[in-house]
Order: sequence, then structure tokens, then C-alpha cells
Amino acid sequence: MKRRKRGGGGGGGVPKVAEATRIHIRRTLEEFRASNDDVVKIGDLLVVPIYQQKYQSSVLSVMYTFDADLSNFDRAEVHVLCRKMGMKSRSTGRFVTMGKFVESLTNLIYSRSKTGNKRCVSVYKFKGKSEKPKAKSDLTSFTFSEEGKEVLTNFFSLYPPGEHGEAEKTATTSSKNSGNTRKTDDILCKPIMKKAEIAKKLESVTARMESDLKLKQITEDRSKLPIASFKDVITSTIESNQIVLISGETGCGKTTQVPQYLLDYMWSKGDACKIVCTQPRRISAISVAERISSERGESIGDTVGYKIRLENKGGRHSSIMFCTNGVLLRVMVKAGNSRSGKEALAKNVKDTFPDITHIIVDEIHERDRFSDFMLAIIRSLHLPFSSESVASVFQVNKLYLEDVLLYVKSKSTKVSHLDNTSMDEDSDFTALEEAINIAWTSDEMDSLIDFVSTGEVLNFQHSVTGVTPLMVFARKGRVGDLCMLLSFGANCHLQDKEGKTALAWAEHENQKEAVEILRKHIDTNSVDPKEEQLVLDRYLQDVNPELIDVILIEQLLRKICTDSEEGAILVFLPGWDDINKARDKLSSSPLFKDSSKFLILALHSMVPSSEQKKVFKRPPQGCRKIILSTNIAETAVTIDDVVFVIDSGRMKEKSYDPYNKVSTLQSSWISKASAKQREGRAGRCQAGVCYHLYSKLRAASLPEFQVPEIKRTPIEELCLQCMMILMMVLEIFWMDCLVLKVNLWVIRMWRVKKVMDLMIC
Ligand SMILES: Nc1ncnc2c1ncn2[C@@H]1O[C@H](COP(=O)(O)OP(=O)(O)OP(=O)(O)O)[C@@H](O)[C@H]1O
Repeated sequence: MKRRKRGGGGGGGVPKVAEATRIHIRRTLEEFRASNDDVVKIGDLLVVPIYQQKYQSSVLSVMYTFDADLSNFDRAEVHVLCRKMGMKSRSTGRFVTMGKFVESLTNLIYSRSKTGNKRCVSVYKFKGKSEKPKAKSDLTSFTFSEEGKEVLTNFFSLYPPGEHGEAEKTATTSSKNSGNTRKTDDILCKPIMKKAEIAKKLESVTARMESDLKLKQITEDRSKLPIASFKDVITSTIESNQIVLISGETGCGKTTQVPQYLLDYMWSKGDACKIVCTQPRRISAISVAERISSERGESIGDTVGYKIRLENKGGRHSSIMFCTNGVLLRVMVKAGNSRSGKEALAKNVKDTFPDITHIIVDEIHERDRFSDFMLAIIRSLHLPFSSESVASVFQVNKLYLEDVLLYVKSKSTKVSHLDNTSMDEDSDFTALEEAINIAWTSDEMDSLIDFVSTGEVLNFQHSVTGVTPLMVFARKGRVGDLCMLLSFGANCHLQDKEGKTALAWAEHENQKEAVEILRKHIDTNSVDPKEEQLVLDRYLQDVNPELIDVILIEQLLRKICTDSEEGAILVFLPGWDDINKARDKLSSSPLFKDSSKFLILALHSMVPSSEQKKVFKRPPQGCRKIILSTNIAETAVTIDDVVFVIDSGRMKEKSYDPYNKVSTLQSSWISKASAKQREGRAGRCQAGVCYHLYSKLRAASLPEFQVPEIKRTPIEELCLQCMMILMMVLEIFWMDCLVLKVNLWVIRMWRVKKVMDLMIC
């Protein structure tokens, strides 16, 4: 039988490479490419610089040779990956021994020996002409001429190093809320509030929360969040420390609760405050501000506001202000520009914005360049530091590619709401619910048996109780009917609204025979690890795991929608292309093209804010929401009806190759931190499931965190920004952002500076 090629079709002739080998190759190449040392150790091997004969002797290249036991397919994988990473590779019949090297760089000697005709593959990266790095003492006096500074200051005040896309005029901005035109920085001023006014505000918030039923419920839910028991510890730690690091599981309440704890604390003392909270993206700045306003029973722009590019709500009178990292950074740019020196910077931040009482920098694990710049500044202030950590909320069940493949092909879990073709409209639905009710409360089983004996509605769950026919038979000890349902393929893992399975009900009612049958069934039907591996291997022979398999996504969505009745589904895809491919696939599916049953939405930074907001709205009854999103929804976003997350494991990442001097936007594997964030989007308001479309082995091999953006950005771009941000205190920046390969980058930075000075003159 001819095999289907999948995964976007871009993997034509996908080599048959074992998952473990593929992971090993990628990791080795990434380590090799990232290393900037002259001699590096990868695994047990030393990788050394060599002077290639065919290049000028002054050109330094570094070579790494894989073990000779790679198959043809494995070597092909090395060649493909190498090309993508901007390195060169060559297969040779000779084996190059790596190991006997003289340590001195200038006297490198390496020995080669022939070991039969085994082919092996070597990888090269070129470091360009070797240059002597400038002495550190030279680098700290890095500064522009006075004219240069003036031109750049004007330039950056018009085009701030803020968010992507078109620049915004910073001098003025309009507030839709107030209809005023005011200075942007005004929104960072502390509200002028007398003690009596604060007490009145506090009173009205408390009264609202007690009188409004919805607010009462929200307040109760807030008090159950894991972070709630840390409220006093958090406020007192912040009171006695200038810098506090709070870490906690996704959804425990960091983003929405900490600003409110601070506000309540300040107000309880009768003090006005201005709490500025940053978010990496616009969507999270807006949605969190809106959520906090609704938790306090207020309109957005009142006590809580936000400021993003070209849009703001609230102003001076708002005590909590959300903004993007870029906006706050601009504030610091201003503070840093007016004076010079490390101490002056600290003083300037406080002097220029004396009204800001607290700054909260959220999602710092993302390491975007703006939050890194901010952290570098904050770190340079050498303030006392403390940390707190908080536990998690709802359970999220995690499944990986091998589980997904078995789940998708399993036949058992079928629920009636998509089987309505086999049930005549609402009357059958009501009759089946009635049959379950009767069987549950009496011993009258006939009408339920009539329904299930056709094998059509095996896993029907009662809309109120969640009880299935299998639970009824297990609870009543009807072993014959129980065996019939199990032989038809009924799902014994389904839970009712109390969280009980059929086995739990049988145990509860002490139905020993039913318990035994169900246990045996569960044991014999549990997945054999060998079967898992087999299914995975077979799948990976046909599918390149680095490409998005929209066929599998469609099958998984179908399965989820068959096995459960409600719960929005959030699918993480790397970029716009894949979102479109998935959307096209779903629109051509007879099931998903029915817009009365499925609402399919795309979430991407290019989608306007008004469209983005649609993902937070609940669809009409009977309609299921499927959101196709990039990593824009990965952090600080709560879509309250999301129960299922499908994680493709891929994201688009901007990277810069200092050897080839090119910037690329490539699809790459996510980090463990991102995977956790993606899982965290399910289970925020109820228990959820996350389907990772990569193997368990791949999951274990993912890097802990993404490479900081600062390390992936072209030096010219970074250079311009940090010159303005820390024009006078470059030393702090370089020393604090140790992730940078200082020598190589600073040399290039010098060149950019020279060009800039020339242009300005
Ligand atoms: N818009 C919303 N609708 C309903 N519930 C919400 C909303 N936003 C937050 N919540 C509830 O508040 C909880 C805490 O959310 P919050 O964003 O503060 O968590 P977090 O700890 O900052 O998570 P993360 O680390 O993922 O950013 C969520 O788990 C959810 O139960």
C-alpha cells in the first residue's frame, strides 16, 4: 500500500531516522553552533578550531565530526539541518580522529587516521578573520559625540525602541476613555487621593463585592486560588524588600492577584499608589487589565487601566496601569538619558517617576529583549532582593504524540451529541436521559438496554450528572449488561460530574463482580509500551515531526469533539501559514465546516485587537470554539472556557547567525518552559487536557528555556537600542547581560558606532 506523505508535504523523502538519533543530531548541532569558544566539548568529544587549507590561513573555521556509525539517512539529516543552520557539512570516507590536540590555539595540531572505508560526516562553521578583542578598559568608555547624542535622542523620542511595527508619537496620546489628549507619561503619575477618598473607595469596592452576586462568586473563587494564602507574605515581603521574585505554577494567580494585593494593602494604609505592570504582549496587557477591572466590579479605565501602542484606557486617576514591556522601557530611556552614571540612573528612575510606587515585570522567563533591558537596569540598582513561590490550581492531563496516536485510532469513545444522526433529534436525546434517570434511581433497565444494545450511544453522558450507561450497570451490578457494553467498546475512563468512573461507582456500591470485571478490563486494555513505540515509529517514518501535521490535528480535534460535549479547544501553531493550512483543512471537513456547531478563530499578532478579543467570548450554546493560535496566547492569557490544548511543539523564532550575519524567522522546537505555559492554558477555570504533538523523548530533550531574544537579535539593532537606553552605562549592560558573547559582539558594535558617527557628522 502506498504511504501517505504528511506534515505539510515539505518533508519530501523524509529520512528514516530514529527519533532518538534525530534529537541527538539537532542537539549536537545546536550546541556546536552556539559555542563561541575556541575549543568546546560536546558530549565526550573535543571540537577544535582548524585552519582549512582551501581557505586563507587567517580564516578560522571550527569542525565537528559525528561518530562514524550514522546511517545514510542519519547523515542526510545532518546535511539538511546544517544547511538550515547556516553551516557546512561534508561526508567523507575517512574517519577523522579528534582528540590529540595541543592546547595552545596558535599551535593546533590534529591528527587524522584512516579507519577503513566507514563514511562519516563533518560539520564546519566559519568564524571569519580572527581579530583581537579590544581590552575591556577600552569598551567601558564607549560614547557618542554630543551632536550624535542629540540626533539619536530626537530620533528615539519620535521612534521609541518600543513594540514592533509602526512607531508611535510619544509626545501625546489620546484616551478613548476620557476623550482627552494628554502627555503619555501622565498616565504613570500617581492619583491624587486624600485618605478620606481612599477610605471611601475601599468601602465602595467592599460593598459592591458583598451585594453583587456575580462579584461575590468571583471573590470566593479568588480566595480559593493557590496564591491567596500567600497574600500577607507577599505584601509584607514587598514592604521590606525593594525587589521580590514571585514564581508559581501557571494559573495560580500571579498576574491578576498580586497587583490587587498591593493596591488593597496600600489603600488599607490610606496611601495612594501607582502600580505599573508590564506584559510581553498587547493582548495580555488588555485582557488582564479587563479581568482585574471585572474582578473589582469596575469599568476598564477606572482604577485599572492599560497603555499599549496607539491605545490607552485610564490615566492619572488609575492606580494600576498595565503596559507592554516596550512602553515601560521608554520611560526608563527617558530617565537614563538625562544624566550619566550608574548611581545617576538609579536616582533618575526614581526622580523622573517619583509617582510609580511599584513596578511588576511579568513573564520574565520569556526573556524578550525589552524585559531583559529592564531587568539589567533594575539589577544594576543593587536593591535588596527576596523571592516567593506558589503552587498550582487545576489538574491538566498531559498526553504526548504516542498517546495521541493511540487515542486517535481508538474506537471506543463515542458520545451521542455527534451521533445525533443515529438518534432522532431532541426526542431521542430526552428519552435517553430519562432512561438513565430511571435506571439510576430504580431497577427499571429495559429502556436503557434498548438504547445501548444497538451499540450506538455507548458513551452518552447525562447532561446534568455526567452519568454514562456503563456507570449505571456498574453501580447496579448488572454484570451481563456491563460485559456487553465493554465488548462494544464502551469507555470505562469517563468520569461523571462528581469525578467518579464506572469502577468507582461499582466500588462505592460494593459490587464485587462488577469491580473485578472492570479492573480486569482496564488491566488488559492498558497500553503496552512496545505498542506505543511501534505506533510512534510507524508514524515518524511517514511524517517529518518538524512540520505541522494538519491531518493529525484534524483527527485529534474530531476525536475530542466526539468524546466530549463541551470545552473550547486551543491549538498552538508556529505561524500564520500553519494557521491558514489548519483552517483550510477544517473548512473542508464535513464536520467542522458547520458554522452553527464550530466557531473557528485565528489568533495572531497581525489580527487586529478587536478581532483578537473575540477569542474571549463564549460561543452560543451547542457551538464549540476552536482557536488556532501562535504563542501569542501562551502566557498571561486566560480564555476561561478552554479545556483542551493541542500543542504542536513548534514556534516561529527570530534568530541571528553572527557567522553568516543574517537574521532568520524559523520554525523551531519550543522550550520546556513554553510547553508548561501551553499546558497551563487548559485547566485555568476547570480541569483540562493538553495534547503535545511530539514524543515523550522529544519532550525530555527540549531546552529548559528559550534562548534570550537579546542573543538572537542582530547586533546593529540591539546596539542602537541599548545605546539610547544605557548610553552612559554600557558597562552595566554588558556585565549584567552576561548571556552575550561580549568580545565578538562588542567589536561589531564598535563598527556600527563608527558608521553612525560618520552618518551623523
Ligand atoms: N479572564 C478570566 N476569566 C475567568 N477566569 C480567569 C480569567 N483570568 C484569570 N482567571 C482565573 O484566575 C486564575 C489566575 O489567573 P492569573 O492569570 O492571575 O494566573 P497566573 O499565575 O498569572 O498564570 P500564568 O503563569 O499562566 O500567567 C486563573 O487560573 C483563572 O482561574
